[in-house]
Amino acid sequence: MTISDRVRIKDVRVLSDNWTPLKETTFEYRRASGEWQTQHRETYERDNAAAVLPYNRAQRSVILVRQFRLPAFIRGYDDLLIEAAAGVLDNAKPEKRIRAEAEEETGYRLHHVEKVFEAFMSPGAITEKLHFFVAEYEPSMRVSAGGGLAHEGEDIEVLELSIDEALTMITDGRIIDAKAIMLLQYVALHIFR
Ligand SMILES: Nc1nc2c(ncn2[C@@H]2O[C@H](COP(=O)(O)OP(=O)(O)O[C@H]3O[C@H](CO)[C@@H](O)[C@H](O)[C@@H]3O)[C@@H](O)[C@H]2O)c(=O)[nH]1
Ligand SMILES: [Mg+2]
Repeated sequence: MTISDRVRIKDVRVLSDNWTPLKETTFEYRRASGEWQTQHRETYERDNAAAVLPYNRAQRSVILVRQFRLPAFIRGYDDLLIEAAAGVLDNAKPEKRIRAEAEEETGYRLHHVEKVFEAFMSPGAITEKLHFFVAEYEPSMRVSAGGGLAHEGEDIEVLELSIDEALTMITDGRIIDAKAIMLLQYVALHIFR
């Protein structure tokens, strides 16, 4: 199955290329009716990334992080955002990168990480595809305080919550990060049944 015969790229214009390119593409798309239609779309071309939810089956607990997110703040969210630990791949293999990112952000050195799915998080605008992992953790795996890289502006708090509390926090709006919600629902369905 391919849709490349329904798409003809006509022009790509770089609107901004500071941290990550923002481009405008002009293309023709062959509609279901067979008619070709010209469209213009902007894409923010972010690298792929990975996210992980460490869980402890016996304790019925999970590890999340909390940090300031400017886009959420601009949109009116006046608090630190509770998220699943995540980071951009920088051309590394997702499994390798997520282990390093988990340790940097949460302080836990995870052993086995299990890939559970991939998802485009904002497919109308952002190219990024996110790789999702879960991993069993033990208290003894904590090798540092975590917190992220201060010189990159990261100032991350580590949260250990019971799965029941975390699920309640989705319902009452205290957890509002898509990747955290997706991974919490995954472990509720498949791990903490
Ligand atoms: N100077 C500068 N630095 C940036 C910018 N954007 C990100 N950074 C730096 O790049 C680092 C990226 O940290 P990661 O942990 O690798 O990524 P992330 O910010 O957690 O992002 C992931 O999760 C986000 C929230 O779901 C996603 O939005 C993002 O695309 C990615 O998946 C940040 O700490 C920050 O230092 C920017 O516009 N300018
Ligand atoms: Mg991160």
